Amino acid sequence: MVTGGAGYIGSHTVLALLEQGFDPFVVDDLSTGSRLAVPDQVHLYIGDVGDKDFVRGILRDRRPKSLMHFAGSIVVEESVRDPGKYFRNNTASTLALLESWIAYGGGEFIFSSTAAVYGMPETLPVSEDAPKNPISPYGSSKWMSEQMIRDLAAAHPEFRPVCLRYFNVAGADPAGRTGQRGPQSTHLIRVATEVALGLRGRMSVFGDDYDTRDGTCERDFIHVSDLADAHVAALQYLEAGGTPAAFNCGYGQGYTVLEVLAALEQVLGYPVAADRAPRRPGDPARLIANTDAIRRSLAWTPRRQELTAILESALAWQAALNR
Ligand SMILES: NC(=O)c1ccc[n+]([C@@H]2O[C@H](COP(=O)([O-])OP(=O)(O)OC[C@H]3O[C@@H](n4cnc5c(N)ncnc54)[C@H](O)[C@@H]3O)[C@@H](O)[C@H]2O)c1
Ligand SMILES: O=c1ccn([C@@H]2O[C@H](COP(=O)(O)OP(=O)(O)O[C@H]3O[C@H](CO)[C@@H](O)[C@H](O)[C@H]3O)[C@@H](O)[C@H]2O)c(=O)[nH]1
Repeated sequence: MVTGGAGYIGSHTVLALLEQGFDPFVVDDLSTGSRLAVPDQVHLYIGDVGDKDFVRGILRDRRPKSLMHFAGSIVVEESVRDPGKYFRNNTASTLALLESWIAYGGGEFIFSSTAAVYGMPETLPVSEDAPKNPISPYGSSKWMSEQMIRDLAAAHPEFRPVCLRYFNVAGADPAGRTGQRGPQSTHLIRVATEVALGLRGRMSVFGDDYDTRDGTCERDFIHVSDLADAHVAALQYLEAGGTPAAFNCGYGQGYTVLEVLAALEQVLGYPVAADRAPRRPGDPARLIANTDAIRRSLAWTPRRQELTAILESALAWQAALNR
């Protein structure tokens, strides 16, 4: 069972599950996702994961062996303006889903968490046991969910969770079957590809006075298809008897905003219109994953680590979406 499987990361993971011989179905309320992102052979149940009657009915009918929980709200800035939405749709909905899952006797559970649980990390690359000091309601809503998951796992031994903390997810399925669809994206690579393709006028580089190589923020970008493979690897880890755990999902390598734009210009062969702008509130200067744990514990081999591969797939998807 894949909640949020009609969204960006969930739809890539459904493809990875199909490729590995699993038989997924999707539960999604289509609030930001699209039915077009769900392959024809995969059943889509439309509804809210926080609705216990709805979820229990699906569990009774489908008897899933494992659950991947992607459904949630994801815009950091919106969470600052409307925290209640994030505690409701991320934390409270996750609790309702967990209670339904545990009452059903469910075992393997994989949760979409985020590097935002660390806030402004003091030590880089940041490892899983670093202090959790989220600085946005979005990050808090996910850290609260992780704490519920941890405590429920201690009380219910059959419930075996893995929390995956994603760093900066980017790119699209290299075969062009799915990608990011939302119209109002604020993510750097999505915005830059829209400018590159003439879908937006200009873009801003938020802050050039950080303590980094070139003054702009540095991030650890992970190709969404590698992230999808990490979910399959986490499922296989649990199927092999793996114990509850949290893993950072990144490559352990950072690129600054200006390095990303330079690489994009190299791929395009023409410049991307970007203006210097003040810092965006809440942005940590550097966010890089320590990836020792995921590389040690999961059978996961990233295959698309080149920034160029991420940018080319993002450009191809964006161009196809607007054709
Ligand atoms: N995109 C990123 O950079 C990023 C980074 C870290 C973590 N995450 C997490 O990964 C998960 C997936 O994110 P995404 O980028 O694919 O976002 P997305 O908006 O594309 O996907 C979320 C999906 O969940 C569905 N949904 C939302 N609330 C629901 C509800 N109550 N019931 C049923 N369905 C619901 C939406 O319709 C959508 O299809 C989220 O939990 C997000 O917090 C994303
Ligand atoms: O038009 C833009 C958009 C972004 N940036 C900068 O690019 C960097 C990356 O920003 P963005 O792509 O918005 O990602 P983050 O703010 O790093 O957050 C993403 O990555 C986090 C984990 O690292 C996740 O928790 C969040 O959900 C996800 O949005 C930041 O320094 C931004 O200031 C710009 O300069 N101009």
